[in-house]
Amino acid sequence: MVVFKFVLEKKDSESKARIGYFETIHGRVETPIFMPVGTVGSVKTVTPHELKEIGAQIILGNTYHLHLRPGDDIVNHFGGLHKFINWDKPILTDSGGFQVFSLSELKDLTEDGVTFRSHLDGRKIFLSPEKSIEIQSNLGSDIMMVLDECVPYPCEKSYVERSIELTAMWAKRCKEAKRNFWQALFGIVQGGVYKDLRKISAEQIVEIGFDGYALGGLSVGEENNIMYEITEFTTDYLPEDRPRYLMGVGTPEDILECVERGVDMFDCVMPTRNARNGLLFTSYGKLHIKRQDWKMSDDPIDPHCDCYTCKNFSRGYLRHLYKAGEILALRLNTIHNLHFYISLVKEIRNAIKNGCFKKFKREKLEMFKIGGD
Ligand SMILES: CC1(C)O[C@@H]2[C@@H](CO[C@@]3(CNc4nc5cc6c(=O)[nH]c(N)nc6cc5[nH]4)OC(C)(C)O[C@@H]23)O1
Ligand SMILES: [Zn+2]
Repeated sequence: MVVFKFVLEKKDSESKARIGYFETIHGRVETPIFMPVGTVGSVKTVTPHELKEIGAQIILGNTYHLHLRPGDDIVNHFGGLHKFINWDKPILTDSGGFQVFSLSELKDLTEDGVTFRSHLDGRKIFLSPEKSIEIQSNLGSDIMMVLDECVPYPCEKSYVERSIELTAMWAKRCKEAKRNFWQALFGIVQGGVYKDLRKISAEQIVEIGFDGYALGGLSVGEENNIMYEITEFTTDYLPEDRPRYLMGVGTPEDILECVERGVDMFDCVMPTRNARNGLLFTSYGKLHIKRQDWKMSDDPIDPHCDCYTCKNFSRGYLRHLYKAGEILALRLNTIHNLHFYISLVKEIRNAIKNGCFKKFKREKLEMFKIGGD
């Protein structure tokens, strides 16, 4: 029985942009979509209630972090991640592979799986395709990701060639290990920045067959134009009737560029991480709240924004809170930045629906440049 269903509603006539939606047992998610990152079971500094007010439809959790702390068995004891964190809409969990490569001291990588030391206490941990699916089953996420090998950038082509074979074998084992019919499973295409290897990897992963397909191995330090080129190339080899998810991306500009190239789903720590560093996104570009310029400013962060922060507080006050190291600064900044990203993708959906996405994108990118960096 298939629960996960993606409906492609409209394709843009001038680009590969499209609008659609998918449904899980926890509800409907419209695409293109931005997914706030809640790595260890919380989108940092904001509550599930505030996330709903902002308009979040789906959030991310992470297998690696939740397995290490508090433990997926503990989360399962509480009835799974939705109950544990009190979020009743969809959740997508990453498989843990990428975090092993980017966070922990890699001990050993074999065909069977990867052994690493926990970045928390140095404990030796083994992660295999089967183990990753077991953890994600315990977490009870609506969408699971396969365990893959995300190669670094840059990376020797000969290594990437071998790596996509491992990634395809692991993807197959993940699909075979899947237990709960109500959990969707997305495949992940690798291949580094080599188009011929991206084509092979896409064909291998599509051949196995998944509910959706992610582009992995990007947003790992490569230049933007390479990320756009690989995205443009790879989406042509993915089925139109399944969602495409570009992992770890990105800036507002990246989202506009990659929607145009056929991507439906995005996640990035940028809105939340930058908020905590006082870097705010506005219609006219980025704003550093700690700047002297805002000391006496009674303006909202963004005059076009109707988020709770912009409706209630001035730049002068937000600057004061930030300089004073107040926790409220982190919360109000995060509410605004997440609202900015979620509103951006909502406007993108409307622009595609109204057949004016290219014009919308051009105007948005122009406006982002006005305010400088
Ligand atoms: C953009 C920004 C701000 O996001 C930060 C930091 C560095 O990039 C990020 C985001 N990029 C990113 N690429 C990914 C690729 C894969 C992948 O190939 N496989 C799987 N399973 N998961 C992935 C998750 C990914 N996240 O990756 C970490 C290291 C999580 O921090 C993020 O720069
Ligand atoms: Zn705002």
